[in-house]
Amino acid sequence: MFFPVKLINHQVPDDLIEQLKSDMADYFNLPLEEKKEFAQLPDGLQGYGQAFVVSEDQKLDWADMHFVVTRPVHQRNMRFWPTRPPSFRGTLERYSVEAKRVASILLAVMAESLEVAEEELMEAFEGMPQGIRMNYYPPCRESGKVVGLSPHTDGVSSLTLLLQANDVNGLQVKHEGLWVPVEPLPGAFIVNAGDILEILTNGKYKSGEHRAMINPNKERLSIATFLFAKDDGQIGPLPGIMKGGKENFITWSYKEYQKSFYTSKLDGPSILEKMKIN
Ligand SMILES: O=C(O)CCC(=O)C(=O)O
Ligand SMILES: [Fe+2]
Repeated sequence: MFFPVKLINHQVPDDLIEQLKSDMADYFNLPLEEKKEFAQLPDGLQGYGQAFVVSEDQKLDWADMHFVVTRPVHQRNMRFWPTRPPSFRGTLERYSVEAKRVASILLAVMAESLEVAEEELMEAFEGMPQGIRMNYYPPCRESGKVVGLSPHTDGVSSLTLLLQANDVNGLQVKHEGLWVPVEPLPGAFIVNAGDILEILTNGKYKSGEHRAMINPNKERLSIATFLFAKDDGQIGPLPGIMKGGKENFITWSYKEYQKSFYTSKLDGPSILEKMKIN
């Protein structure tokens, strides 16, 4: 499910957003050799590279990305934090704090609408574990023949705050079997529920399938901030939401879930599907 959230009273400072957009554009415009200093390592997820690479002979998405774990702070690996432009690390740090604050507000509002104690929902996200993925989609004349980011749901994510970082649209969500373009509202995040939220809420929030398309003439930039779940926690319907009703998902450790997610092939049923109780 995608829903635009206007951050009235919860504004992330405009200058920070602008700084992030410009730092990120400067970074992706660096020569390849410079970005390679921050390249993903084999079997690693962080750094500069491509999304969803699971085999050597797959067709790659038409995008570069850079992913860093940002929270909890002690789990950061600064080796993957870009040093150019010089302001980038500081900007990411500030943005990470703001995104955490916004995610906490959203969780509190959700707890209320789900009629579950805020503490119970927040417990699943202790430490507000967070990662930031910056996506860069180069233009492609044959844009109809490539896809920027293949259809997916945000698998290990609970909530994704998506910020389109320039004025080129490309996000589409699957709605009733059709791909529907999403036009971001100025000054608003696009908030996406991920698979983890669907499981925790026993399906009350649905994790929406989405993809990113390519523009024939212009590059596109986006920043996805993922709220993960507590590393040593269990992923399953929250008792406070179930209130004794039928569970639609089995419960699994988040560690095992992550392992399975990152080693499974892109095609085939998702972990979410495998966890469903029919
Ligand atoms: O670029 C976009 O609009 C979508 C990005 C996305 O879905 C992701 O990073 O998971
Ligand atoms: Fe996504």
